[in-house]
Amino acid sequence: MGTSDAASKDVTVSLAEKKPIVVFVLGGPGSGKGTQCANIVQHFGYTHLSAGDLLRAERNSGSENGTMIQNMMKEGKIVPSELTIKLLQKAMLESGNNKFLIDGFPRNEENRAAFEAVTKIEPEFVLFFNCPEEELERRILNRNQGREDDNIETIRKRFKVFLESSLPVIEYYKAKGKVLEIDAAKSIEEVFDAVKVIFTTKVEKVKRHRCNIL
Ligand SMILES: Nc1ncnc2c1ncn2[C@@H]1O[C@H](COP(=O)(O)OP(=O)(O)O)[C@@H](O)[C@H]1O
Ligand SMILES: Nc1ccn([C@@H]2O[C@H](COP(=O)(O)OP(=O)(O)O)[C@@H](O)[C@H]2O)c(=O)n1
Ligand SMILES: [Mg+2]
Repeated sequence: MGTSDAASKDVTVSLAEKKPIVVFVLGGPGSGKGTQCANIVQHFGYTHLSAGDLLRAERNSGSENGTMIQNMMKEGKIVPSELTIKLLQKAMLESGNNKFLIDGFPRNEENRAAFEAVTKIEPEFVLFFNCPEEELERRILNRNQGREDDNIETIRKRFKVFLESSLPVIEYYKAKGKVLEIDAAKSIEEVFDAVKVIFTTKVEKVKRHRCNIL
């Protein structure tokens, strides 16, 4: 085993020992994942990890993977999970927290299966922000964060990837009874009201279950 294999095994073992609580936050591009995660962090003490933000930071750091990340994002394609999982694991360990909102991941079957196989972490539940495509397009075109993938050509590619690759992941978790779906076409405040109900009921239940109080 090489040094880097040994190091990544150490990360995996340390993380598993922490028994982290993980909530996957999924939904089409522009559905409000980042916006609502910021709200959840304020109210419920989670650490927000956006896979897209971690990949952008890695690209901007001058890493050897920068060009690959840039090219994949421009095409709306999903970066190989090995890199994304490594970034997520590192961020989880460095956070000092053990409650995580993992936003925009898993985005395809490869992401999902690899995360499960590598980390052995099962999400407590999956929050799915459901929103029609016309509204997603409107929001992204008004987002103004200077993202190179927020142009109409890349947006259409990202929608296609969402429908073909990400929705099947949501279906996978639906079949396991893990998906909590929210109508994300409503206002930011209304969506957060629905999110709050979920986090106050579901998360309290998880806590009691973990302490054998149920
Ligand atoms: N419920 C909402 N109604 C209207 N605009 C929203 C809503 N939620 C988020 N937005 C706006 O839409 C854009 C995309 O939101 P964002 O949280 O970045 O979505 P995602 O992370 O899912 O791509 C942002 O400009 C945000 O301010
Ligand atoms: N699990 C992930 C998440 C994002 N990404 C890449 O990062 C891009 C932007 O993801 P994001 O989550 O920041 O995008 P939004 O859904 O927030 O609009 C995606 O279109 C992919 O190219 C990825 O490759 N793998
Ligand atoms: Mg986002």
